[in-house]
Amino acid sequence: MTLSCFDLGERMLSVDEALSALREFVPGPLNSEYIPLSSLLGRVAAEEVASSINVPQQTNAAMDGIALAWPGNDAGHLRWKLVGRVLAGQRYDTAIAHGEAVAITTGAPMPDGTDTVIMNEQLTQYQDSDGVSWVEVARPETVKQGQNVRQAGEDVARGDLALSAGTRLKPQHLGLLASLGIAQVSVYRRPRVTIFSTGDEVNAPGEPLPEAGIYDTNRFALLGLLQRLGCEIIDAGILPDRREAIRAALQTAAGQSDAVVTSGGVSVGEADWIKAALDDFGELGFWRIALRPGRPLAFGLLGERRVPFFGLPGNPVAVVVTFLQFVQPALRRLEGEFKWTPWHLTALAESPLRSRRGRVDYLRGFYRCDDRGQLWVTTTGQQGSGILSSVVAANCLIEIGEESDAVDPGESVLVLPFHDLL
Ligand SMILES: Nc1nc2c(c(=O)[nH]1)N[C@H]1C(S)=C(S)[C@@H](COP(=O)(O)OP(=O)(O)OC[C@H]3O[C@@H](n4cnc5c(N)ncnc54)[C@H](O)[C@@H]3O)O[C@H]1N2
Ligand code: MOO
Repeated sequence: MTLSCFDLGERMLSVDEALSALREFVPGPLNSEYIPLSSLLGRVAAEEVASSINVPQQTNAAMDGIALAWPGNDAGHLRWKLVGRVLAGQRYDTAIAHGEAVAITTGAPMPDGTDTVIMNEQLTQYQDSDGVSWVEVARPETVKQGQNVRQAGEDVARGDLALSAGTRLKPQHLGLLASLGIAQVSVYRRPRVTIFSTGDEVNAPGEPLPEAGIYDTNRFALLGLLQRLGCEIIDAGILPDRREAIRAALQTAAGQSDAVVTSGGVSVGEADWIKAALDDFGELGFWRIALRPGRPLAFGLLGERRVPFFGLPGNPVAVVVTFLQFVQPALRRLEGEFKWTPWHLTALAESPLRSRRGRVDYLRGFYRCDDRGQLWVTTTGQQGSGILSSVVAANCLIEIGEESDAVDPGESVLVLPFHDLL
């Protein structure tokens, strides 16, 4: 079923209703493309990758020392005849007999007939009068058969799944893919997101500030959040509070983007044009959610391509909170990261927390671990939705559910760590 404005109208939604409406409006993902390994960081895999080789390819030495079959010699007579050496990158072709050993370096394949490596620090080497080299083990009682050997395929075996579709690639994934010899992977296309700020009072940083002006905070916070999510960004700047200008900007943005994110102009003030412009060139999905901050969030679909549009409220903290809670999951779906869920912890409140029944409150918090391993959380100063320094001082949001109006010190609360975006 496709939802439309007529289903949700202007009824205030709960946080859960808004999230489930967004799952229908923005199911994702975008199409996919092959990208070389060196440019894959942060991209989301569109295919699963199975290994066509064993990693490591050969059973090999984990230490510099000697390779031999343990014990391989008569008890009490712990010396071995040194018959050759093998370095990493080489292969020792002759099988090693009982009582013989081969000098070996870390990473060199184990010669046939050997199963154990004893490191150089535990060996003494000497030549007898016939010029034959021997090695003796300093503390034979510490040696275990099979020690210091890495088995073929012990990291990734041939046929093993090395990467599943929907995984956002971190440095360790790039290393693992390289170890399999894979040079490119199919990943979902990066969403192209247009952003702009609205408001006659809003001025670009670097310009002089008029007496009743403010600097454009939101566009730069959004830039950072979108960059962290790996989006391509079209920065459309600051628009005046004029319905026609905003309508034209939405129309242009819808033609060249996969999503549009704006801030300001969504409440009920005289100059709040976003919803009106949306009526002209799109369809309102929903408006207003029972949460704080961020209540007037507007969501819609633009033009015939039904491009997702997020009209975030103007207050800077509301921008950050609504981005994290609503824009982020939708964009992650467009990027193909369909297994993503927000990271939740529980912590005990260090101070009383105030909220209101019937809406979800997101307070800016700082959580810490005490010396017994218990998490505690406290708020970071004033909680007004214009106090961006409360976000700077925070390392998490504290979520107080709609069923609760206060949390006493020592009570358990839900904490959403700022993890990878903030
Ligand atoms: N009568 C009502 N008034 C307000 C309501 C309401 O329900 N009824 N809701 C309040 C809430 S909650 C919020 S949040 C704001 C959101 O309003 P808008 O989205 O229309 O935002 P503006 O009015 O344009 O601006 C609000 C505030 O944020 C400042 N702002 C705007 N853009 C930026 C920017 N790019 N960088 C920094 N700061 C920005 C703006 O100057 C205002 O101070 O409405 C409440 N009012
Ligand atoms: O919900 Mo508004 O975001 O607080 O000021």
